[in-house]
Amino acid sequence: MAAVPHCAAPTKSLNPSSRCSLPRRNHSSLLLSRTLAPPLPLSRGAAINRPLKIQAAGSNQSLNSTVYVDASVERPWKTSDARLVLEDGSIWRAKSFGASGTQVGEVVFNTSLTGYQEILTDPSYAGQFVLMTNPHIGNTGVNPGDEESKQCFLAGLVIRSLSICTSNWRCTEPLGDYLAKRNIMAIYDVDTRAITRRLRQNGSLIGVLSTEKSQTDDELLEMARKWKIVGVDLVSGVSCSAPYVWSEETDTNWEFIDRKLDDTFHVVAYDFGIKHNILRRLASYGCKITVVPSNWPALETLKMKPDGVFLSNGPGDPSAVPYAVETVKEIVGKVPVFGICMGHQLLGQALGGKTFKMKFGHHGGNHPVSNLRSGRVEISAQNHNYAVDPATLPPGIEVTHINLNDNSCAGLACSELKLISLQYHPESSPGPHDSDPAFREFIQLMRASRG
Ligand SMILES: NC(=O)CC[C@H](N)C(=O)O
Repeated sequence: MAAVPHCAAPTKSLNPSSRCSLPRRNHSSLLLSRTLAPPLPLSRGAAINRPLKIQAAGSNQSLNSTVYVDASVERPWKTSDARLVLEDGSIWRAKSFGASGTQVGEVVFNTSLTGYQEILTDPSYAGQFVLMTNPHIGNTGVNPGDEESKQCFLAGLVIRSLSICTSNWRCTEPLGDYLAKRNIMAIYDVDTRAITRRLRQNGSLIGVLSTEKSQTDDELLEMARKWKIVGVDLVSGVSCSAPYVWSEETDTNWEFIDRKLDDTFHVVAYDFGIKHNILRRLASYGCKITVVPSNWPALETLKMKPDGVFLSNGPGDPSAVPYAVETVKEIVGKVPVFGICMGHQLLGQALGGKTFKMKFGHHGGNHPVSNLRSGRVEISAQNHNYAVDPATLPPGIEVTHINLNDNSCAGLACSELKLISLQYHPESSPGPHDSDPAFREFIQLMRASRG
């Protein structure tokens, strides 16, 4: 029998309209004969309603029987139907799942071994294709409890091998169906390792993913080369449109801290693309949270008399949202502030520092960070392409954490201004929980500020 590519999910069995009238005793020969018959047409569109002569195995005689193959007959496995065209001119053929069409975005690689659903629903990936370096994706399906936001904002998913089945007690849906419903494009059977090496060597690249045959390679390449992500405000597309209250804590089955502290704190959380697990962790530590849109005026926030202000993660270039930097400037020093990722970058800029685009960023659940204050190394979850340049920060701002892969700034603090920030994700989801105590630090800042 013809070899089925090892990671291809069979999509369709042979078309029932194919007719064969071989005698029953030749059944096993029939299977063999079919593979010996002339290859079926590759093109789905080309109508060939012509009879094929079938020859029994081990026989020179043509059997007097006919197989009709109509235009819709396909191979019983999927063949390449998509192209990922990178701005460097490389073209990667792949098999599509999820939505079809043409989509442009920046390709980044993520080294997490688990948690693809949380990654897919992290709003900070807006405008980006996430390429998972873990070669086997889809085996746990998806479930309602692992959503990090209400929507998938990313441009698409690039993986090596799509699991042919799901096996997890929490699974409610296979990955492909989930992505198709959300209109997110995805490809598999592509050399993710080779693309990752290219990104590491040359830096992040813009790519266009297409399942449309009408688009030429040159057209897709031009689209990739014309598209820009630097300087674009992606935050306004993912933020909430009106304030709301969040009270859900981490489910008790998953909780790993001792009972929360007795006192409660009112936190105003700026939604630049906030992840649900940040809100759950704040709630578990005893915070009453009002989530506000990214353009919520600082004055309105201060009128609410919060115990602290949280600045969330969010997609894209921090320099593209100067209105948010202005808001942060008006808040800093008045109430305790905690920033995560985009929040950390906005804080850095509000303090007078500069941010810059990294070569390929940090995306994954296995980044070692040195906590300079505790002397401990935390294995952290990260997702960012920009970083704060610590040399541009004014005196009095302490660099508290360093990413040990490249010594970049991973955390800031200033006790006088009552602020802390991390360039990575203490809420994990997905990722290790080593940095969860950062939430407790924020609580302590707020308690100390109450006096
Ligand atoms: N997770 C985030 O907040 C990402 C921050 C920013 N968009 C970056 O890519 O650097």
